[in-house]
Amino acid sequence: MQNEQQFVSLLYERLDALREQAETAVEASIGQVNTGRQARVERDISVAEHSGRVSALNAVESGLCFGRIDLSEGTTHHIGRIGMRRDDPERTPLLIDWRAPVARPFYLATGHSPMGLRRRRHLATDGRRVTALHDEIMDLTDTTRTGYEDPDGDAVLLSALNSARTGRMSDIVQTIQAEQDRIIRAPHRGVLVVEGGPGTGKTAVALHRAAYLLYAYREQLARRAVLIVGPNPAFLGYIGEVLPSLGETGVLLSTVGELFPGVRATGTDTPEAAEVKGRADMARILAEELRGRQSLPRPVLEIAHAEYGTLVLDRDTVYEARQRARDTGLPHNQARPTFAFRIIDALTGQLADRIGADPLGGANLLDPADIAQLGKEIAVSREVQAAIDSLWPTLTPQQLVSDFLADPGALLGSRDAAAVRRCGPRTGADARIDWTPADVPLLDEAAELLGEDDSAARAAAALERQERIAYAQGVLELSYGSRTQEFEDRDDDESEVLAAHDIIDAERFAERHEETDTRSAAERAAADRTWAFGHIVVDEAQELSAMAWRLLMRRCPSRSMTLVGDPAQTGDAAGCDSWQQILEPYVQQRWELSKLGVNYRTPAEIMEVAAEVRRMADPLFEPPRSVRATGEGPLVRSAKPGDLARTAAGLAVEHPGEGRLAVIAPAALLPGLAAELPDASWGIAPDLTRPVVLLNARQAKGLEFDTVIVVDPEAIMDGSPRGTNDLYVALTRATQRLGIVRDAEVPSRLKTATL
Ligand SMILES: Nc1ncnc2c1ncn2[C@@H]1O[C@H](COP(=O)(O)OP(=O)(O)OP(=O)(O)O)[C@@H](O)[C@H]1O
Repeated sequence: MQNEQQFVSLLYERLDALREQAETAVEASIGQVNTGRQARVERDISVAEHSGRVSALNAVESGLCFGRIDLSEGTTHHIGRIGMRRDDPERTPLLIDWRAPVARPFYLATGHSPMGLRRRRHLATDGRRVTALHDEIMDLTDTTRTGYEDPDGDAVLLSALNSARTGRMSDIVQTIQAEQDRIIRAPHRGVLVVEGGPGTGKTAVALHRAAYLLYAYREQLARRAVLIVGPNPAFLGYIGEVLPSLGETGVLLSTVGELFPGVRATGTDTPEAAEVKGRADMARILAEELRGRQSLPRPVLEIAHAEYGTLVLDRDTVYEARQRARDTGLPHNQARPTFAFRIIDALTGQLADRIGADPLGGANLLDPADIAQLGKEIAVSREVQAAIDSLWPTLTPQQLVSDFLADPGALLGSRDAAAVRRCGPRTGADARIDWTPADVPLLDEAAELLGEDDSAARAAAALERQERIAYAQGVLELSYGSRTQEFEDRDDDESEVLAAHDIIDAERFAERHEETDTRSAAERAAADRTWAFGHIVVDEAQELSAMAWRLLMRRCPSRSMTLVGDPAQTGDAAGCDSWQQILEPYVQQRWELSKLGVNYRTPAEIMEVAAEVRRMADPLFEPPRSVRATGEGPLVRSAKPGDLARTAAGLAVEHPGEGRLAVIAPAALLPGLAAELPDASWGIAPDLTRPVVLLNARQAKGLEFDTVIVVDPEAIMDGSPRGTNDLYVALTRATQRLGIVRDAEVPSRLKTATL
């Protein structure tokens, strides 16, 4: 133990030294007094990089080193959250990053297949102090003993599983199991689906996989960023500390509802509305809505031109212009200039015919220059622009979607239209719209259909770039001029002095002087709807609608994705039942499935009750095998309907236990429960770190607590079309104890949980 303590102390000394270096570098960068724009940008980048390093080093402070492997050939490696080297000329490795190939036997070796190991050691630490060692002998012929042998090899895992919860997920880097390790380190190309029952570590595995990929493919992924998608902000808060504790901070955590920059989806939909909005067919319907906005006059459109009197646009002319614009295949807003050009052309012709007509019946009296001048006047005329706008309006995604939701009757059946119809303001500059998460994929779809008419912006950018190149050309010419003077007495070809003009052309020189964006890739990605992520991890993937998948697939053209979920827990009516159905449109059959089969969270006794619920929907259902049993079955109380909240609150107070407690109840009971348990946290984004939290079953998805009290299971089951799944989720959230408060007046459908 003493030796390990010495070594661990040495590791922390090194960590302190590295941190000090990084802090000094931050200060040095901040202290640089620069006047040039480029120099300032470089300084900001340097500050951001070094500060990132300081936070990464701070984040790995706890449990820096947690393992050691002794190889049969005599070498020993310590395994930790990050890799560190000694400060010697050879830069000798001191601590091996858990993600390095050398560390792999720590997770995979067994007595059966020792992978060259003699011994595996787990180190338990408290702060910087080593508190316990657990050794496993891998080479059964080795008779040396350390006195720290752990006979069953599971002590570290079980102590992690039994520890009190904090309301924040912790990493599992010390105890990753072999089946999980294979998924974490699977190659990053293509779509990998990880399926497993509750508590099988899907979320933990997905997060560790993100950390692994960032380590193994750092170059590619740091530039393109990794996106982790979770079901709601509270869940993202719950998992938010895992990656930093693994030294990874440059990852974007988001719900689908947050992926349309500029829109905050604060509204809520009814389950019916969310289901309709999530259907794949909505893509076609929005395209249809948009085509409806590219209208034809009935039968003619008269334009009252201030100077030239009435101009007339007939249906055929507009039809032809519309066809031309549609034939470009460009998104609506980008095709608009084509449409406008045709209309202006037609009106110019009409006007030229009128004012240039020879009263004697001869050829038109206007020459081409006159006609061009007329065309310009027509193009800038407010009346003409208004007419073009009425026929082919420039639209924002927000306008298109809110107009559709205000009046969906033409494109949806009456029941679906009633579900999604939004009363209240239509679009307009000051219309405040309460967007919902299910609207966001619609907005994204609309943005694709509309495109941005960026022709003006592009022209300005091209002009600016041209100017920069011209400037750079000037600089290079100056440099060339000075060269001839400096080296005129020498044979230039043999000169070894390189001047700017030898190594760079004007265009590249100009690029180097473009303003560099100092934001991290994750920050830039968050602000950019068209960002292509290097890898996307989707948790609770079974909940996403077909429209949400369209959005996510657009964000990941490389299709490098890890999707984790459990179809048996699908709660959302818009959610999908089958991975093939989700993935077929994007990758056909080219995706891989990995399954996790051991439940690390829920004790066997609780899992038995939960499995019974699942079997109501699927009689052949087999739950994941629980790794632990507590000897304690669920505690069941019956109460009159009016007393459910009070009874549940009584049970909660009776069973404060250690760690965290959640009461999971139908939404209608939550206010009553909150009145009984005033210290509990509840609402849209409850604070999960509080000792008692009140949730509905949907909110509980993905979370876990030491003690869970499920109130009125029958009502949860009957509360939605996928209510059985919701109850299954609720029952599988406990790591230690489960209480059930049931309605005494309703016959129980749960045999194992009947008094
Ligand atoms: N190898 C492991 N070592 C220690 N703890 C683990 C391990 N694997 C999983 N766990 C723990 O088990 C619990 C459940 O893990 P996780 O939340 O990732 O499961 P899940 O499959 O996502 O569950 P659900 O589908 O119910 O949301 C977590 O507390 C997690 O830390």
